[in-house]
Amino acid sequence: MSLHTTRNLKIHQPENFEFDSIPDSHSWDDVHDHPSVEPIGPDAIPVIDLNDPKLIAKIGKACEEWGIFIISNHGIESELLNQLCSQMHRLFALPAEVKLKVAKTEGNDAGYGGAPVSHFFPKFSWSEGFAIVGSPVDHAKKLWPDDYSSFCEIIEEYNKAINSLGCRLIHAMLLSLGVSEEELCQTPIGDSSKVKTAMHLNSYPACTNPDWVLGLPPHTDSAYVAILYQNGVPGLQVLRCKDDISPTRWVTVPAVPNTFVVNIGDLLHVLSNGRFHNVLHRVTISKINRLSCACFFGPQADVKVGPLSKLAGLEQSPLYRPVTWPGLKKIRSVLHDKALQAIKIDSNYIEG
Ligand SMILES: C=C1C[C@]23C[C@H]1CC[C@H]2[C@@]12CCC[C@@](C)(C(=O)O1)[C@H]2[C@@H]3C(=O)O
Ligand SMILES: O=C(O)CCC(=O)C(=O)O
Ligand SMILES: [Fe+2]
Repeated sequence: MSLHTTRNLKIHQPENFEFDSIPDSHSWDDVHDHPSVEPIGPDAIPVIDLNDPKLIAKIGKACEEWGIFIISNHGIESELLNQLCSQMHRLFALPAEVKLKVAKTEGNDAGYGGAPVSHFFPKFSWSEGFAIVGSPVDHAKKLWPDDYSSFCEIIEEYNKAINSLGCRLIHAMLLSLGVSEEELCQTPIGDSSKVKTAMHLNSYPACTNPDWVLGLPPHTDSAYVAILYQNGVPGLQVLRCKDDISPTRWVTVPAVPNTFVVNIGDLLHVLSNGRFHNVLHRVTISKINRLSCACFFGPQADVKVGPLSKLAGLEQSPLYRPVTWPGLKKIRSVLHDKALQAIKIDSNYIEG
C-alpha cells in the first residue's frame, strides 16, 4: 500500500487507508496525553432545546463554562440532513485524481485537502476535507461535469437553513452577554449582513486499528462560532481542564441523532472579552467511517472584531486588540495556538 503526500496537502487518499498496522507517519505519540471520558455526570455536555423558555440563560452558561453545547429542536428537516450526508458520501467517494482537480491552492481557503492546522503537527491526520467559501459551483463543475447541480442545490439549501439557525443562536448569545435588542445591530456580529459563513466537509475513513491515529489534531476554530452536523458516528472530543473532581481529560461529544453541536471559536472569545470559552477540540477515529459538516460563522473580511465596549468598560479593561477574520487566520498561520496571546492589549506582537 503506498502512502504519499499530494502537493503538500497533508492528506492521504482513502484507498491508502486500508492497512492494519499504522505507519509511523500516522501514529501520534500523544493521543493518550489525557484520559478520554464519556459525557456523563459533571462531564455531561449541555443539551439545549431551542424552544426552552430559559434559552438565553442556558446558552450563556454553556458558552462560558463549556464553549460547546448540543442543540435540539432546531427545526431543520432530517430529510435535508440525509441529503447533505449523501452528497458528502458522493464527494469523498470520487477517485483521488478527480478530487485533486479542486485541491486547495496557496492562500485560498476553499477546495479539497487537509485542514490548514495540521501543518503544525508532525503526524498526518486520518481525514480528508473540502472547504466551501461562497458558491461551490466552479469546483462542483470540475468534480461532476455532467451533474454538478444536485450538489450545489443541497449545499445552498443547507447553507440557508444553517444560516438562520446560526443567526438565532448568535442573537441568544449576545442577549446573554447583556447586549440589548436595540444595541444588537450596532455590534459587528448582531448585524447578520456583516456575518459570513464557510463550510468544511470532513470525512474520517474507518480504521481497523484506530487507537493511535487522529482525525483532526487539537485546535480551536478561528470563527465566532461553528455549527457541526455529524452522521451519527461519535469522534469529536473537547478538552476539559483539571478541576476539583477530575484531572485534565478529553470528553467525547455524543452523536445524538437530529441535533447539532455548537462550539465557540476565537473571535467570540475576543468579542466577549474572554467570557466565552473558545474550546479546544480534536477528532478521534473508529472502525466506522465518519462524516461531518462544520459551518463557520465569522465577520465579513473588512470587519474588525474587538471586545464589546459594553463588556470592556469601566469594570474590566479590554483584553484584546481588534482583528479581522483574515487577519486572525494569518496570525494563526504563523503563531498557531499563540495567536490570541499575540493580540492581547499588553502584547508587543506586530503583525508582519
Ligand atoms: C474558513 C476557514 C476556517 C478554517 C480555515 C478556513 C477553511 C477550513 C477551516 C478549518 C477546519 C478545520 C479546523 C481549522 C482550524 C483548520 O485548519 O481548517 C479550521 C480553520 C479555522 O478555524 O481557521
Ligand atoms: O468533525 C468534527 O467533529 C469536527 C470538525 C472540526 O473541528 C472542524 O472542521 O473544525
Ligand atoms: Fe474545529
